[in-house]
Amino acid sequence: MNIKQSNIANLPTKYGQFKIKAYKDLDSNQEHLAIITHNFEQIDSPYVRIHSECLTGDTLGSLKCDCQNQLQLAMTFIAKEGGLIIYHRQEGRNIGLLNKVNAYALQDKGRNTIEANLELGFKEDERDYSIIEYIFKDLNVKKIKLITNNPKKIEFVQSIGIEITQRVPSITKANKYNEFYLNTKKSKMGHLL
Ligand SMILES: Nc1nc2c(ncn2[C@@H]2O[C@H](COP(=O)(O)OP(=O)(O)OP(=O)(O)O)[C@@H](O)[C@H]2O)c(=O)[nH]1
Ligand SMILES: [Zn+2]
Repeated sequence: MNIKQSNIANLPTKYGQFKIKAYKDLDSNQEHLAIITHNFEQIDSPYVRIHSECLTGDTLGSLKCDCQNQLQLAMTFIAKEGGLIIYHRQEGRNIGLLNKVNAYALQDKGRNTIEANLELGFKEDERDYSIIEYIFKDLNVKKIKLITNNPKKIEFVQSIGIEITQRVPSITKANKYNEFYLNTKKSKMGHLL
């Protein structure tokens, strides 16, 4: 991997105090973030959230998914308990923003989230987690408490030799716009919901 790293800076947020470090993957041109509490190095098995970028949810507050609620929940919890949020910038399960909007247009016509990806010529999930391994090595992470419902994230973390001492669910309240999406994740993508 060909990665450029930033220096570490302070990041005060409305959720609490963090430090932030950026990683630029010079092959894909994707820029990712590690958002770290100040006591991170002292914690034996810190809480970790690998948050997949969702501009429509995280920033615009879209109700079509649970992303903004999950991010806010994780930042609030980790600010208090100590740990790390990796903001993994692979928008739309790594099909990119433009393609995700096209997938949403197909969902307006009745396709589910998987069918829409397939119809556009993508796999149901195109995410690649190799940068996560790089960031864990850089931050000297050996064992974690992972906040996720996604079995693929659990499998990946275990496959790179990181011990998961606890799996913490990331459950938020459903609404009438994301109910179908959450059901598809549960019944067709194996999410632990
Ligand atoms: N292609 C596509 N991507 C989507 C859609 N809805 C959300 N996403 C993207 O999916 C990613 C979030 O995936 P989720 O399945 O919600 O959750 P997860 O990250 O796999 O699992 P958790 O760790 O439990 O949150 C983000 O990158 C979103 O941009 C959709 O309908 N189509
Ligand atoms: Zn989302």
